[in-house]
Amino acid sequence: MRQETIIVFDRAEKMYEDKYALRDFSFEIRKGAFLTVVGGSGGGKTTMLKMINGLLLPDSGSVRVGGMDTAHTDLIALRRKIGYVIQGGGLFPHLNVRENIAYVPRLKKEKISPEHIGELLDMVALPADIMERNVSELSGGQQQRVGIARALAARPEILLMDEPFGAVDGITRKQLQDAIRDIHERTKATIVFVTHDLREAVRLGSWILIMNEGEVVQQGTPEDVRNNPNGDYAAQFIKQLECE
Ligand SMILES: Nc1ncnc2c1ncn2[C@@H]1O[C@H](COP(=O)(O)OP(=O)(O)OP(=O)(O)O)[C@@H](O)[C@H]1O
Repeated sequence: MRQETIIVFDRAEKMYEDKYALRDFSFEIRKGAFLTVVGGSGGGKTTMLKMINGLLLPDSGSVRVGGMDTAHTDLIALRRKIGYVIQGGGLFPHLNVRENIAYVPRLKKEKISPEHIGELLDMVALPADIMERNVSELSGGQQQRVGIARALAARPEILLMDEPFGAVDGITRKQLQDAIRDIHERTKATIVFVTHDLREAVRLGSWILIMNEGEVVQQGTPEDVRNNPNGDYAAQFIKQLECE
């Protein structure tokens, strides 16, 4: 049986002034995948990510999420199915941990119990007694964990993560990678994870997409991409792994 596809880019394009941020971009993401997206700076990774939750719409072509074209759908309803985690966590600095996590459920007029918040904190390996702490008192790594817990609070089908671990030290980064891998196993959410770090992409991804200048360079399993780079750009990119 063919696996279900949840996100489809069909010849999607986005231009800024005279430069393509995304060019003739066709790509499918399977439900439940852990997709890692890598590529050099300015390659279109963030643009691609923002098209999934309709923060950006294509100038031409289409993006379909769960069968709905983002250009013709209720974007608020769409975003309720999608968690979004950015570098630093993107938390509200004037709210405490509990209030940050309860923010999205509250928008949906849903109550979230302290027990459920405790469970979410446990998923990101934070103690429940951190709940009443102001987020500005937390370390960068802790803030990032709260950002993930907040994104999970609305039980998203899709989790978008843009360089989520870019600003933390190596040990914390590895712990966060372990946490997100567990979360993927437990929630079965589809994860789209943008990173500069190829090692991180290979470690986490069930499928890797290499992008350059707004286009697909190569896609495949980590082993595939690693063993069979399909051109100079991919080969050069993969070289980063050699200094392991
Ligand atoms: N709001 C904007 N206005 C003008 N140009 C933009 C805008 N957003 C992105 N771009 C351009 O579009 C291209 C793709 O940008 P994008 O942020 O998607 O790349 P990226 O791969 O995520 O890069 P990075 O890894 O540096 O974050 C770049 O050339 C960028 O300068």
